[in-house]
Amino acid sequence: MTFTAAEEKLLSQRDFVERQIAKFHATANFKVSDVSPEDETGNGDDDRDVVVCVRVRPLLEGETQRGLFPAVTTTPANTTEDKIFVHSVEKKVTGLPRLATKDFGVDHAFGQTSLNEEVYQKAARSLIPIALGGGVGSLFASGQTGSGKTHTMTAIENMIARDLFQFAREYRCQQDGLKLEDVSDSADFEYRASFFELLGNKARDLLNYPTEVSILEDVLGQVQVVGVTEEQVKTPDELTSIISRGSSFRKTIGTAKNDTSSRSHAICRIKIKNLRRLEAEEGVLYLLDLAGSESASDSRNHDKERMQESVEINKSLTTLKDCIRNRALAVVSTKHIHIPYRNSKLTVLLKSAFELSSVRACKTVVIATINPNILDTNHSLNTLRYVSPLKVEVPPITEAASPNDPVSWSNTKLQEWVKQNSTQIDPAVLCPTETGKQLLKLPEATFIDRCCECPGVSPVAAKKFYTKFWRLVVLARTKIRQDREDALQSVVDSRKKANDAEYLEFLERLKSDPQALARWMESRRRYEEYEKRVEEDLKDNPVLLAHFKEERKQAREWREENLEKADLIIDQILEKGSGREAVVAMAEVLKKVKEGADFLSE
Ligand SMILES: Nc1ncnc2c1ncn2[C@@H]1O[C@H](COP(=O)(O)OP(=O)(O)OP(=O)(O)O)[C@@H](O)[C@H]1O
Repeated sequence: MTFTAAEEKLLSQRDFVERQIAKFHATANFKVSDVSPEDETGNGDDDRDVVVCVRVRPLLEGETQRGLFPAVTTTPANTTEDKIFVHSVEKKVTGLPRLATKDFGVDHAFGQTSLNEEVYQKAARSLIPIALGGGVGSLFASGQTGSGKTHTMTAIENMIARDLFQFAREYRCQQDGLKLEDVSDSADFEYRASFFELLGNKARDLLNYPTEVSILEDVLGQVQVVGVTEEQVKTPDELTSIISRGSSFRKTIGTAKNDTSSRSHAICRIKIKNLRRLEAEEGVLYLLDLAGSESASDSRNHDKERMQESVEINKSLTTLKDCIRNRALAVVSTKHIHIPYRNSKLTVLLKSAFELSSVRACKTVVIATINPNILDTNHSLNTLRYVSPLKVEVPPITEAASPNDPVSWSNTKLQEWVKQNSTQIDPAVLCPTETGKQLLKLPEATFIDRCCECPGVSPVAAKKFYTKFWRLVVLARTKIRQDREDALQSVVDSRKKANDAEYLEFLERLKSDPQALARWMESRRRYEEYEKRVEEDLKDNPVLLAHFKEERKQAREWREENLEKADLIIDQILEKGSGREAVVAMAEVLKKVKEGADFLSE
């Protein structure tokens, strides 16, 4: 393959680019982490429903021989924030060219020297306990053709096969106090694996090629892959052998049919049934090697059929991105957010990973693979623009801000709820030490087991109680949204007539920054609490109470007008406690306000 004149020119600037990249890294002020890279396990991601990773592959021998060189780098392993940098040469009309660098923040950035084991440990391993516990764990590799999706996915699939059975055995040992050597690989769980590919809207069974299978939603809303082979596996070797059968078959047809592999999504699905607790939901692991994304220029020479396939691939990749991102946003957003999973067969298949009303744990890991060579920087940028919006910051949920969300509950609060909601389930047995968040992480079967240890509790009743507990999370997800909508509406209402820039800027900030909104809601809640407390304290003093009510009216009006400043001085008022002192404090504040004091600078 020959290079164009522009490519030749770029490659001739190798020394300049390499020097500039070295300078960029030498002068960058990366924050160094106290945790050594070896100790970092990726467990910090535990709270996140979506984890975004990038992996830069090394240049291949043939590429180096052709004179290509890398222009994509990552932050060093010991830094607190993981970033990936795409460097390019910016041509100036006059003067010397300069190095332009675009950076993208991700949860884990794996550089050229990262090994498969490290990627697996930090990015993928945490999906195993989720699936064993009855949840949905999904892993996607996405990126340009030839960037290393299959290399990464095949390695991870084999490591999952290696560890899945081990995790299950350890789980059994913990439950029954047994020794690892006394527990077999298939103890307690039944595993069924399928391997199929999705090309356009057509799905074919890779364990029984070329049988076509259909992805359908049944009347109960459950997604079925009708006609697919599901093989029961009892050992790591059996699972590895299915994975290699499916993968090698895909490779064979890929070569025979003009490289189909990069145009189809390969899906390995492992269903996990807990045989001890048939009432518990089946866990699922989806391992997806996605079709390589293609740009319009790549598809210029395609025939009509291939063009249609490219359209379908791009549509399914866009829908997948929208579903992952919207699912993450919907949990923290102020608005109703639609999750368009019906727009493609791929996302219909993965419906259970996107459902907001799901009463089980769901976690999605996306690994974007990057070919670092300088001639592919546009492809790399496209891949990174595709995955970086999936990283949605989720503000911590505090008990004060969402008292009905079990995620924020302490052990005491959790035990109280159990006591109030069941006469038979003993909180000391179900959740002796756990917080709400920890109990939500407990596998469904263990939750049911613990309930059944209490006299008179049947597995069916235990399952009902589990669903009741999880429903609170679903309700809270929707309720938080409702509260946020109300809070924003109150800002809008309070200043409907005003249209000044300060107000609009504040409103925009609340809309775009969930943490600022959470802080503002918290301050509003504390203020309301304060008002109630003062009323309570003054109930025997009608004169002072009347005075307070009048002051309060004015304070509220002022507050509505000065939303942000009000938050700052609320603390000052609250410090005075309640009763007479607080009323005096509030009167003082109002007086100062009327005199035009600027609290922000005080
Ligand atoms: N991290 C890596 N270390 C070493 N070699 C790698 C790495 N990643 C990929 N490769 C090599 O790069 C080549 C292309 O990788 P791979 O086939 O996985 O790409 P792909 O993204 O799956 O491509 P396609 O979309 O065409 O299926 C292979 O020869 C693979 O062995």
